Amino acid sequence: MATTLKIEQLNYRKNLKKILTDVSLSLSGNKIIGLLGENGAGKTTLMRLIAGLAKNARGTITINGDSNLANRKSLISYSDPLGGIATNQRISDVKRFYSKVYPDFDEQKYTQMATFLKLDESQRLSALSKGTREKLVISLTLARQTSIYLLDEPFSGIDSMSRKKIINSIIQWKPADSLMIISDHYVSEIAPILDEIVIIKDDKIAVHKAADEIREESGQSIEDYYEGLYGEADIND
Ligand SMILES: Nc1ncnc2c1ncn2[C@@H]1O[C@H](COP(=O)(O)OP(=O)(O)OP(=O)(O)O)[C@@H](O)[C@H]1O
Repeated sequence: MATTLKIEQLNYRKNLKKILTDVSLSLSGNKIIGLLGENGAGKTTLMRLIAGLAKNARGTITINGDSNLANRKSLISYSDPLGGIATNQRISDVKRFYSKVYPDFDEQKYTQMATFLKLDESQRLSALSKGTREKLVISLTLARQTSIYLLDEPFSGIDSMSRKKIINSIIQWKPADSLMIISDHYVSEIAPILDEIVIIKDDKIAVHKAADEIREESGQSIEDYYEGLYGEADIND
């Protein structure tokens, strides 16, 4: 069954500052959604709220009509930056940990991705470059078999050649019927694999449209449309 993620009237503040206001969004699976917005727009916050990692928001988040937090968490694989894992652990230890903690972790799939991305199992986390660490996070996140994948700026430290390889492979790594949300600043590079675009601006959802609809209606690339949306505001401010 295709997954439906529904967010209704979500409001979130941090230290009295409005981060997200009246966010309502309905996303239905087998799709890849691009979550776009400038630095500080609230992309990470929205993903953390969906994943149940950020708390004390007003509003509701349901997956297939269910708002229970534990059920929601079990259906979501979030690209956790591994902050809670000791840096002296080796990649093989982290893989074992994931395998133990997540019953849906597919070791065979992990190994395929890790081999493709040339991860060395014996390396310790402390010795990994930023890009290699991100490759590990992508492999761990996508090796779980869940309904929703949240990839928060997964490619920021990865070299352009590997980035293209990963973006081209994501469609085959993504399980059928799952919903994937990717936030990224490399808009032109990820645009070809995106089905829908969600843009956050001024703490609200400014746009939620099919990528093809944007191209047809505006006659622009996703990147130009996105930059135009932010540019317009600057001119009018
Ligand atoms: N722990 C925190 N305390 C206070 N404000 C915070 C905290 N974390 C985030 N914020 C604020 O929340 C807003 C949204 O931040 P968020 O990280 O969600 O943005 P983002 O769109 O993911 O940005 P980027 O593209 O730079 O990663 C920003 O204004 C940020 O300053």
